[in-house]
Amino acid sequence: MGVNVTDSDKTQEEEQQDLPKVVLFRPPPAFSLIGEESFASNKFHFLKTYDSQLPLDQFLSTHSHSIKAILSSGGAPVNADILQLLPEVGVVVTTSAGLNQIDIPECRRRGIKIANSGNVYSADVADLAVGLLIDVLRKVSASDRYVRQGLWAAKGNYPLGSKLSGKRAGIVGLGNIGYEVAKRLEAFGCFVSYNSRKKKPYVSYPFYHDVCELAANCDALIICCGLSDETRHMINKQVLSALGKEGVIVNIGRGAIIDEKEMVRCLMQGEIAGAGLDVFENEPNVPQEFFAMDNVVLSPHRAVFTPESLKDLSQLVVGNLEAFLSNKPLLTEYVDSE
Ligand SMILES: O=CC(=O)O
Repeated sequence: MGVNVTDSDKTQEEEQQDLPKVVLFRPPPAFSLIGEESFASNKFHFLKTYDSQLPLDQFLSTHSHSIKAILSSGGAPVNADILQLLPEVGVVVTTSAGLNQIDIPECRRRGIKIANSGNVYSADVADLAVGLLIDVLRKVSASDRYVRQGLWAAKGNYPLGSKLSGKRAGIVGLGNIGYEVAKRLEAFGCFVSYNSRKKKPYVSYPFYHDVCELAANCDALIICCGLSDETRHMINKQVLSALGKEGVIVNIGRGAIIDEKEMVRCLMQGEIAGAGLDVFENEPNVPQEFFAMDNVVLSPHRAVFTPESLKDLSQLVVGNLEAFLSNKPLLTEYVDSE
């Protein structure tokens, strides 16, 4: 007489074996920041390539028929080489705001959907962009250092900063984040204009098709776009010189959107007035020249992270994966940006 194994007889491990697999190539920063358990579900099981001794291609080939989805985070590329080893994958869900690690055309070609982080980070990133701008203009961090070093008493007043209200703010990339930055700066009394791949029908801010022209017509350039072949080093010598001696740049997008060497040179030679930077070309390495510059405010790529936004992220990631696995529409399907 055969023995019937019912679901209740199965161990937790056996149950997990039966679940569709979601592969990860590196732990998303959110796992250590709010705990991996926040991303758990009884509808799927994570397979971590970084926990295996096997070479990546061997690991992926071994599990290729059970891997239905990829959970991607910044850094580890999801490219054609990886995707061709995973024929059953139908969705890439990302924990990052940026999508530059994903080969989007290859996903399109293979009919693989992409779920992005939607709006979960937009308010936090926009807040930090405005914070960096205020800090650079009003010298908040530099004045703090001055006071702590006892220089106020020893040397007298610190040089004046400049006013935010009334400034012309140029937003590069009017996606979710750029739009939140624009709304905030408008509320601070700034005159907002923008550059984007396409003019946005839902805003009345002046649109500049040419980023150089935008730079020439603003006091602060705020980089909010994603990194792509099109935007890599888009902020080059010409754009920085159009921004000019009184101009300030803020970058919360990706480091490589700005030609960093050129920006360092412009700052050293006083060709632009200051910078507020959350992202860098070669993170976590930051050009040493910045350390001595009081007109530069540095942040260690933290714009997206607050416990609140990470909690929203975990719900969104689980929601997207569960939706995909139940043939329901994704919560935040990426269609096109900016
Ligand atoms: O920069 C951070 C992100 O893209 O999530």
